[in-house]
Amino acid sequence: MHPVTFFVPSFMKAINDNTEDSLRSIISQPSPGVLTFEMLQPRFCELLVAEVENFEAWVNDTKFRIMRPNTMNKYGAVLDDFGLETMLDKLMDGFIRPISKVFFPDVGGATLDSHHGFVVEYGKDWDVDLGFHVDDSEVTLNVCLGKQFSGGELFFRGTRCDKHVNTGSQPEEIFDYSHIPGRAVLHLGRHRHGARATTSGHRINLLLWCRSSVFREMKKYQKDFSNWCGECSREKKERQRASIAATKSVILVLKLIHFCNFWVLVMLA
Ligand SMILES: O=C(O)CCC(=O)C(=O)O
Ligand SMILES: [Fe+2]
Repeated sequence: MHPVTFFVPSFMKAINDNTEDSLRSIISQPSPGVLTFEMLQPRFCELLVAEVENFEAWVNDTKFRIMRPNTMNKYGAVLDDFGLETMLDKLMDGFIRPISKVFFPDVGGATLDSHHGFVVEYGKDWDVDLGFHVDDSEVTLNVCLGKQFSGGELFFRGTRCDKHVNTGSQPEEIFDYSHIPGRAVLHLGRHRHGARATTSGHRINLLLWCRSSVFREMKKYQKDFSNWCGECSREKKERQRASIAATKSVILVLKLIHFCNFWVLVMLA
């Protein structure tokens, strides 16, 4: 792990300063819960792509069968499997957890302690697109490594808990992001998303699914409401609105009864 050769100076400085303000100064949030920032040096992206290509060539030559990154992608490789596990651990510990601690505290952002790291590849000879899904992660880092491509936008549709994963999205949850080489996207694993077709060229992205065993354990004992789920929050607001409306009606009826009683007494007097 050589931070200075891996990361762009603005990212290095924000992490070294390690204050909420320094992190906020380099991160944009074009849609709630979707963070983006300049991260990797072009030279590092090239080296990582070359390493993946070497590995794939070796796999082809030796007729080895390798694990694909996940159940959805047929192309790409698991980086942990060819010597990059320690480097990715350091990436998560030293560079992703400081950010997720500030921006994603409700899903164990401060306690990320394991990862699944892989690259995905899209284009005419690779995967074309990626269906709508949630990741098996608390926080996902997705960085475009290149090469040249068009299309391949990420589409987001709001964060949901297990119970609400198939519910509709609100207009404000709909967001499309166009990948830029070297630029990172950080989002919750439960933020529903997919990738549109890469219509030309070759797109390679680095994915780090970061997990928190503490959060996973705590989730087992959690009641039915998740404050990070868009639909839970909407239902909670709706319940509060209905309860306020019901209280108001009761008060109105009581006032009316009081008013009638008053006039009955006046007329009897
Ligand atoms: O292709 C992309 O940029 C998205 C990949 C992704 O969502 C995943 O591998 O979980
Ligand atoms: Fe994903």
